[in-house]
Amino acid sequence: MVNNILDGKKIASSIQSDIEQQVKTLKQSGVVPGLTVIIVGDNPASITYVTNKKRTSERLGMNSALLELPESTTELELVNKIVELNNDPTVHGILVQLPLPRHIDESKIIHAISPEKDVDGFHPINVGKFVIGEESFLPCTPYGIMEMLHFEGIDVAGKHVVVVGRSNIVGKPMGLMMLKNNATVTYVHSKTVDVSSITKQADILIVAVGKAKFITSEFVKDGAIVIDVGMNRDENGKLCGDVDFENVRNIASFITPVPGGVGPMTITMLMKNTLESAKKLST
Ligand SMILES: Nc1nc(=O)c2c([nH]1)NC[C@@H]1CN(c3ccc(C(=O)N[C@@H](CCC(=O)O)C(=O)O)cc3)C=[N+]21
Ligand SMILES: [Mg+2]
Repeated sequence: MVNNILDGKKIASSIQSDIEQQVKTLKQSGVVPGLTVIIVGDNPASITYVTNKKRTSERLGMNSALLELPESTTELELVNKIVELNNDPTVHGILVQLPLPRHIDESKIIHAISPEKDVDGFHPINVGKFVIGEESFLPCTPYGIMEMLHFEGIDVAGKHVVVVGRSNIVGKPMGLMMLKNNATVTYVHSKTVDVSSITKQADILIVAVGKAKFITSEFVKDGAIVIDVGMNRDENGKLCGDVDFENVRNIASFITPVPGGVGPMTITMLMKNTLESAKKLST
């Protein structure tokens, strides 16, 4: 069988080598990119993700801090911590791991992060700049997907891109990034009538719904490119995406695996945003 796997892990590692070099160069001028990740509470999946972010930033030569705050942290305490980091010149990127405990208003927290250090690209200032085409931090998951396609020489201009899911973090910005790159974009979501009739029209299908193996071959056009943003556990507790991989890979021209697809690209774009932030804040 032809190898049609879009190897996010491999592409991520290549981009990371480039970032590592740029970190070295920046350090010669006395600037060490600094990333601080905050996690509130002890959700095991979240702890795995943030530990991974810290490890990666350290491997690339950055300064990295992980603040593990107790579940009982108040909104005010968290805001105060963020203000402290906003004012710390050694910190170029601040990431508050989502989701937050229910007693903390996520929107309030995102607003508190300085837009200049918002390496997630979640602050409304960055979202607004992005929508009108000004330079801003781009949200890491859709950014990573664009970079992965670019790396593989896949041009999205004129392609019909169907995005399944409309979250602020993935689906919504994904469609807008595709639009900016001249794709024709359709969003499919929980109120869409006849989902498969629309997804079947996609040249590029991007799935971010958080439902294990939701997309089977009946949803996919022959030869489509399929990008799976999902991170779920299947009935055996094994990590799986929103796409039924074994089923869909037979008809897709390209498909991302889970793990080893979009996830590593997401982390890599976080590193890229932190590097760019350090360059910008130090000049
Ligand atoms: N403020 C904030 N920013 C985020 O970017 C953010 C967040 N909150 N909350 C949670 C989600 C999830 N997320 C992942 C990133 C990489 C992998 C990743 O690298 N996954 C590996 C596998 C990891 C494993 O084995 O469990 C892979 O797909 O190969 C996973 C999940 C970032 N998120
Ligand atoms: Mg959604």
